[in-house]
Amino acid sequence: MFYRSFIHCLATFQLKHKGFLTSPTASFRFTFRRRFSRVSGSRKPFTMKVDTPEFRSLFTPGFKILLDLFSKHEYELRIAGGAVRDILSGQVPKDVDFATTATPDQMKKMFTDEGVRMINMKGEKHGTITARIEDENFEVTTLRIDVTTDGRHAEVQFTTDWELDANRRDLTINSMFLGSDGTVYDYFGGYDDLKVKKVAFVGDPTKRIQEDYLRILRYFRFFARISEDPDKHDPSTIAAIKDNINGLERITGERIWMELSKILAGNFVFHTVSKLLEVGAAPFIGLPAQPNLVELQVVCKRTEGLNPRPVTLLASLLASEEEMMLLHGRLKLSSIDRDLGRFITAFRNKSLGLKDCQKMMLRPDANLSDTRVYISELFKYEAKLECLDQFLKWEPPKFPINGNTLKENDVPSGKPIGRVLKALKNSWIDSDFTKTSEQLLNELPDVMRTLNIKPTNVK
Ligand SMILES: Nc1ccn([C@@H]2O[C@H](COP(=O)(O)OP(=O)(O)OP(=O)(O)O)[C@@H](O)[C@H]2O)c(=O)n1
Ligand SMILES: [Mg+2]
Repeated sequence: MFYRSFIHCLATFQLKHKGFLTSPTASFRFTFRRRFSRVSGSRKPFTMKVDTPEFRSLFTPGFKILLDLFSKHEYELRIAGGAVRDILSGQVPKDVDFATTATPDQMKKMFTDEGVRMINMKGEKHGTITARIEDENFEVTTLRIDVTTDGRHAEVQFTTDWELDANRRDLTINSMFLGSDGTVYDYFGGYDDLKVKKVAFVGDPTKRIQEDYLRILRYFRFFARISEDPDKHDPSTIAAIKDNINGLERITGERIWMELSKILAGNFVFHTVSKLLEVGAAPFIGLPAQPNLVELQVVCKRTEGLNPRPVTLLASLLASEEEMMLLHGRLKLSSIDRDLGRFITAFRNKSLGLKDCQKMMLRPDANLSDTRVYISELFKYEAKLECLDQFLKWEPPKFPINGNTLKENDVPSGKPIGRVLKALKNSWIDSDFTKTSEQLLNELPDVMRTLNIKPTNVK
């Protein structure tokens, strides 16, 4: 630990000599290397080879073309960060990020010269160019350091030094590179940490956190993902998190939710959320002062194996629909997640049965597919497994009347048809979907009278 912090401080100190990174002259670079090596022994990363099915699965036709391009133009290209972690853990990564010694301008020239389309140029400022090859997107980012950070965004400078890029990353397990020949380059002990299932920041945790406070949540997400013991946190890491917890206030709701939702979909949800609350995160991520941990524990247990949506678990922490709306104000949830949270906080413990829910789903104002999600999640939340099973198998009956039938029966076109349809549909639902078209049409005169709508055949 001391060794790593020391290396990290040293590298950072050296970087403060302005000019080194933008256009490193050979002699300056040499000096840097010598100075660095004299103190630290060697700058060589730990290396090893992988040749696993997960690694081989990356070699799609598009990836092979990308590799050939970089090699033809003599730029180095390596897989970086999370994907290396996943491959070394025996998982096929969901997304693969690449790092390169080429600058964004060099990449743009190379791709343009080679007729490769580039998309989504938003990342260029931070060094990322996205190439589209064989219907695949390849995000390639120039090696860089973050020169100034405000806890959310970074001003970056490009470099060709792999260690410096590793050095700016959050966790040791996320700081490795992997070459196309299977060589893993590990500067900060990420491989060892992965082996012993340890989550540690690269260098000084306080500094890493202050560069981007979202890393607090990333720490917990990866802890839950790789640790075997839900409580075995490193006390100094937790202390640094506690000291900086209010920095989460500066992170946008969308980014917080991106991480928090993954925490809620991961392992040890109860332990991880408890720890998050213990370090004081609640007020900065939109949770009430006293979240209901007892209910969370119960709901986590009940929903084991049911794959609940993150909001379903989150709702258990909240006392009311109002608290749900306050949380939404902070996290800016999608409308389906917001309404799911409202639905659960409003209807849990109301003893809604299968029939009530089926009726609710077909009500004219309900959005069929969204309401189906809300009801399934409510049954999961309450562990009503029989109801859930039957509800998922249920084919909603078809309402036997449509607008044309009403037109043929003298209901004026436009809004009146909608109003009458709604009233008849409610009547059909109240009959447990048993009323026939004929029975409903018999009710038409009464319905129209109540709604004050004149039939078209009456002048
Ligand atoms: N706040 C952050 C976010 C990302 N990274 C670095 O950027 C890499 C890629 O980030 P991202 O794709 O967001 O996360 P992954 O670690 O790849 O995790 P996931 O599997 O969720 O994609 C990380 O591995 C890490 O090296 C970082 O240092 N600090
Ligand atoms: Mg990733």
